[in-house]
Amino acid sequence: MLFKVEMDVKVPLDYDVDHFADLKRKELERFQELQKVGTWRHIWRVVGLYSNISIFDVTSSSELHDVLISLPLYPFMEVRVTALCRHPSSIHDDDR
Ligand SMILES: O=C(O)CC1=CCC(=O)O1
Repeated sequence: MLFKVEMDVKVPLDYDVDHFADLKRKELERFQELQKVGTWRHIWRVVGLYSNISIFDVTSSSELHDVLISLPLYPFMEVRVTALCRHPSSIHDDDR
């Protein structure tokens, strides 16, 4: 199952810089793991914002929920999820 996930990262201005750098390093590690196994299929930066638009490939909405709340930066994110399904005109086999 494919989902579009929009993530806005919102960091309080007075948050400890070193602690946040550590969370970003952990987020990168988790992101790379999920990308390697194909769960986090695509990511784009939203120009001018600390936001991304991503495509996740998971077996269920529960799996997506568990993945999202496991992200180190999750406590600082506003997340919007959109379920996707194959377009009947698509020529691609892997977009379902
Ligand atoms: O930078 C972001 O948008 C948050 C994030 C997602 C994966 C990652 O490494 O950082």
